[in-house]
Amino acid sequence: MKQYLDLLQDVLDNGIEKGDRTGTGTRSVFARQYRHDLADGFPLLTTKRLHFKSIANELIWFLNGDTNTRWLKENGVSIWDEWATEEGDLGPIYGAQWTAWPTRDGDTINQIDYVVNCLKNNPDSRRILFHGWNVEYLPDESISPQENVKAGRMALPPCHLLYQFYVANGRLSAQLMIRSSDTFLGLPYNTASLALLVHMLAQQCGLKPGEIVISTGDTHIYSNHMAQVREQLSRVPRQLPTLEILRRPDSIYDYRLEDFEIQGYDAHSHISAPVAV
Ligand SMILES: Nc1nc(=O)c2c([nH]1)NC[C@@H]1CN(c3ccc(C(=O)N[C@@H](CCC(=O)O)C(=O)O)cc3)CN21
Ligand SMILES: O=c1ccn([C@H]2C[C@H](O)[C@@H](COP(=O)(O)O)O2)c(=O)[nH]1
Repeated sequence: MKQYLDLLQDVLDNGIEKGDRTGTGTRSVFARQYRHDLADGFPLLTTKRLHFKSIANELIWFLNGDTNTRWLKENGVSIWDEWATEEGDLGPIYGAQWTAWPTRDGDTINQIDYVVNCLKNNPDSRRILFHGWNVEYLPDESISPQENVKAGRMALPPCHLLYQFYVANGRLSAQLMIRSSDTFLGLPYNTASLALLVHMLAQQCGLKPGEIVISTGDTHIYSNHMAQVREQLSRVPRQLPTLEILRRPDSIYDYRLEDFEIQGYDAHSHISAPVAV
């Protein structure tokens, strides 16, 4: 993932110091893009060890339409805890909008069903996408995530916003728009998660994984991640691992962590960093 390291270097070289909602301070650039061909391996960073378990379980949790941290915690994932209420609620975040977008007649629309249906029956469509930016439920930035949840709003507005798919020569590609990208902590997760979703959708729809393209809006390094970023940039990337899916579940909603096997993951040691809340 040299592209990822180049992006970190770009933010260091060209970034502007800015304040941000969390009060941490960032260095940021605007609007960048990188791509990775999934035929070249699974994009799990090798310059620091990542918890694939957190990434895969979070995606399974989104696809289940779950917006409470209970199931994540039971499955050893704590990455959403800081934004949840005491009961574990996060409001109508990703899972709700992806699988149960509320309609004015009180019903819901499952955008994932729509995408699977398009990929199977109308793969040339230029409308194969889903997104989470439901303006009615966006949080009020002046109050806390928990207060927003109690008011029926999202704890945080979606960062990974718009997922668009493209089929050509039997290969499934995807582009993801991330409006705000925590390049040290969030982006490695978002990249691997997109790749995993493409592998899963491709398997369900009889396609091969193609390319992933990630477009980031406010592309930042938090001021308390600088030493970690420099450490990471001093490391030499190794060969990427591969992903094997051990069974073909009945639907996109039936995957479990045990279905995924990451093979040949030879990563440098983990680098911990505080998450900005
Ligand atoms: N500031 C910020 N950055 C994010 O990336 C982020 C948010 N907030 N809020 C919502 C979600 C939660 N996400 C997170 C939150 C924490 C980690 C994190 O601390 N990762 C650690 C390991 C933690 C673990 O897997 O248990 C890491 O070193 O990657 C990663 C993604 C992504 N999102
Ligand atoms: O999937 C995710 C979720 C969140 N982030 C980061 C991006 C920002 O650093 C914060 C969100 O704060 P906002 O003020 O709402 O932009 O979380 C990410 O990189 N990836």
